[in-house]
Amino acid sequence: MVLASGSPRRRELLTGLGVPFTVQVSGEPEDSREADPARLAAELALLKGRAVARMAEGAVVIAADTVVAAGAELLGKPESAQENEVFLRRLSGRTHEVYTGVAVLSGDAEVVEVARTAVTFRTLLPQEIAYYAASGEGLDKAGGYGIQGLGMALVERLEGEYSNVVGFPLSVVTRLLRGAGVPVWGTLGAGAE
Ligand SMILES: Cc1cn([C@H]2C[C@H](O)[C@@H](COP(=O)(O)OP(=O)(O)OP(=O)(O)O)O2)c(=O)[nH]c1=O
Repeated sequence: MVLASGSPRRRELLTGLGVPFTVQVSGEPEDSREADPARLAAELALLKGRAVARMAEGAVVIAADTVVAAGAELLGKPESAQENEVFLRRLSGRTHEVYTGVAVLSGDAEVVEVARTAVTFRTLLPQEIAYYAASGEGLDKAGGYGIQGLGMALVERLEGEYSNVVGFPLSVVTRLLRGAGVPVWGTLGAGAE
């Protein structure tokens, strides 16, 4: 079993499922012209998975990609504290969507699914925006915040799965891995689906 992701959050969550795995990252940049956020998350997860599956013959490979959409705008990883502030002003007092595509590849079989969570931020004071951006926590994260860290103080409401916002929707991960014959929590979960 191979995790095709350099994300420490994904590593931690997969470890919690009791699945032995190694990490392999292709290093190839993924590229897509897809504008629809759900389809983009699915496509990028599949591209990451395929790149690693080529190097890890025979293994089950899991990959994921998280896309944050504020209306028609896609918010990637901010490149500076200033850009992080722009993102936070865009998210303040509004609801945005987080999509994570999960791809599982096993031999010739490829399955991909997307989870969606709607996240509502409370209205942030300019000082709060400056403080959070200066913390640096949001810099390596899509949307410019980490709900698992200090970023949880920005959030007022969630609709959907929490682990999806962190980048690894565990309900989808569990179902797809079991479908590929990987025992999650020591079981294939017969009769549970
Ligand atoms: C919104 C949000 C995103 N994120 C993270 C999840 C993902 O790691 C990251 C989105 O970037 P991704 O491109 O999905 O993943 P990655 O670059 O971290 O890792 P890899 O491509 O090797 O799989 O943002 C959080 O950790 N918390 C949050 O609240």
